Amino acid sequence: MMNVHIAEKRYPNASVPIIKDLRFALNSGEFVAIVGPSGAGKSSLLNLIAGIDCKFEGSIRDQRTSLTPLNVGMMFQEARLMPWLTLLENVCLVSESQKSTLTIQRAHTLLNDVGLAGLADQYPNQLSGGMQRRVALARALMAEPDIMLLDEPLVSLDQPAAAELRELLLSVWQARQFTVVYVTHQLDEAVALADRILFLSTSPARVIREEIIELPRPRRRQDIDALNIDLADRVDLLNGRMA
Ligand SMILES: Nc1ncnc2c1ncn2[C@@H]1O[C@H](COP(=O)(O)OP(=O)(O)OP(=O)(O)O)[C@@H](O)[C@H]1O
Repeated sequence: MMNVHIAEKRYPNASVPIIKDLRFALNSGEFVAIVGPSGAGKSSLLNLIAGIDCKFEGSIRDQRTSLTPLNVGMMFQEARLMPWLTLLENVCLVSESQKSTLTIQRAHTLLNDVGLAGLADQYPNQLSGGMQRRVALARALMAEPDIMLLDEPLVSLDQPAAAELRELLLSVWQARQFTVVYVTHQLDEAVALADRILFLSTSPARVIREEIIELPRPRRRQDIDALNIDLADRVDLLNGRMA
């Protein structure tokens, strides 16, 4: 379990904090979605959890007894691939021993796992947006993550590509059982995927509501839609407050 408490996050020269008194716990292996208004500070929060940004007041504590640091995988709104590298090289890039046989074998396996077998020697610009995100997923998996931080990974994909990637994310998570923090604007996406949804206020962000999603998996579209409507009635997402 991990306890997140951001007492305050303020960017330099900003007159007001972007996050204030935001708390939640993450259970190991849980899929948690974070839904909140635009500009609330969701990406900033992921950067704090990832340890990319350490400048905040508060604490993010992993309760495991093991002293090994958590492995973190991240996926962003864009695939962020290096266009001059092949898919295989892009996936290997995050490894400390990029050229080792073991790394290369593992990258091939991961490309296979995300449905890109046989495309290892292609370049990113030869692929569709959805396929590029799959490469980004394979790259994130390279770290053998204990926790995966996903920042709107389906945004700007067309509907079929988004649906495919959503299913892939679910199956990868179910097979590997890492903890997921999934940021999205889309409530129905959160309902389709998450065990629990945390709703954020407008900036300074704090958790205004928590909802456990008890729908059995695989989830049926009509159940997702019904719960989505019900939740949307109770939470004013746009303005980050209770409706
Ligand atoms: N490095 C930075 N320095 C200064 N201000 C920043 C920095 N990063 C983000 N901000 C500001 O913090 C605010 C929140 O940004 P953030 O990207 O965390 O929100 P968000 O909820 O993820 O937004 P969106 O939903 O639009 O993706 C924005 O107003 C942004 O300008």
